[in-house]
Amino acid sequence: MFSVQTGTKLSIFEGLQVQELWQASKKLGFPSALWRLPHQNEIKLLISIQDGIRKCQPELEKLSPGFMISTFHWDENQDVLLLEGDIILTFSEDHQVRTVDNLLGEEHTEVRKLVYVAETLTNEKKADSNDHSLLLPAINDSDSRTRFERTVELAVSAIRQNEFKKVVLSRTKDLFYSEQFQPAKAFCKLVKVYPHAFVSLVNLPEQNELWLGASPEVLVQQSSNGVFKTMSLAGTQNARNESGELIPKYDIRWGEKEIEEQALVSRYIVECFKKIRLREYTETGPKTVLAGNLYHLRTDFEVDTLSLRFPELASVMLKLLHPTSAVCGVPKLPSLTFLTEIEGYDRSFYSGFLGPVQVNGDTNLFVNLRTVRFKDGKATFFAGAGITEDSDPGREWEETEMKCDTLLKVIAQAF
Ligand SMILES: C=C(O[C@@H]1C=C(C(=O)O)C=C[C@H]1O)C(=O)O
Repeated sequence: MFSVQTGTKLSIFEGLQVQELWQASKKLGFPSALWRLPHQNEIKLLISIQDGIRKCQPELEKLSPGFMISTFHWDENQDVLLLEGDIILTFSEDHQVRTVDNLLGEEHTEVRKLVYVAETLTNEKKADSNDHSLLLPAINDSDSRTRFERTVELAVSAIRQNEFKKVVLSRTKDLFYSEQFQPAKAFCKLVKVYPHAFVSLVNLPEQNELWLGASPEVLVQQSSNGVFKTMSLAGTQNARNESGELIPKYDIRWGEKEIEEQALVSRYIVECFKKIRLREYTETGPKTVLAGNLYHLRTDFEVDTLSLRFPELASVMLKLLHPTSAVCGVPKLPSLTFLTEIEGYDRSFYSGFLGPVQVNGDTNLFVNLRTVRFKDGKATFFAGAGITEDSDPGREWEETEMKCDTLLKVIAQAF
């Protein structure tokens, strides 16, 4: 690993900034991922130069450093996508390169090309002061509210007939965006506005897609000191009053519907621990937590895998947990069948999982929520809401609108 210091030029990456390196990597067609973990200042950029994206089993503790991403529909024997960490750069808050982990060496042709293109972009930037953070008008979706509310009504009646207890129904919202739109700039804005979120931007050249998100939800975390973490997150309320001011946490009250909805997710996690006869976990919460423009209820779970001698716990739990009842439903199978039939679109990577694996010995996988896909000039926002017996279709629609706003309000100037 190179540590980039000012004064002596130790690395060809020195002086380059996050946005230009991201753009260069995108231009050259390298799969790449940019992320910032919750409550941290560092931004990381991982670039896969050699073999592109690998398909593999998520045996997290056995993998070399990479960035994992999986679709929502995934069963435990299927492969997930792994962007190999040929180059992993760390940037400070002011977007300067701090360290470089480069498995290929600085003489590698593709590495040289990357740096050359990034330098060219840096020089071009000086002449270009336009703000490219805009998104353009919405694609007409006047029917989508009616359609979504109808699916909620169907879910409520299925719940009343005891087909299942809870299902999470989702929808999309499409906007056109202009070619000048710069996703890496939008990423940097999200990083500033949402310090509590996992902010990420992933380039999947084979799919010709970019995914940008600010997720509040950990699926599994395994740190190099052996601590495993997961959480149950559900129940949603607007965090701002009508004048746009933040409502203090202690003024937030939760109704029976939200309390029950979140308790179902906690019970589901405890059931997963029970399946592997794990009793030595700590459970903290539920607490009210802020996630962007929203408040949620959250319970945290922790296990010391070192004292249990259970290094593969994160891999085992990933298979048991996904998809959790925060994005699918209870019981899992009937709710999954229902949402697959009724939603009427493919969730793709939305409500799947993503994050760095074995980077500096830590694995941090998040649920892919509060996310937008950029593809062929169209930005597709995804959002869902937990439906229970007491759901009101209009309120569930409003909830999905607020969830789309988490990203929209920050990255769009006009829509
Ligand atoms: C499904 C989403 O969020 C999930 C559902 C929630 C709910 O139903 O209240 C809250 C947080 C998330 O676990 C989403 O953001 O799209």
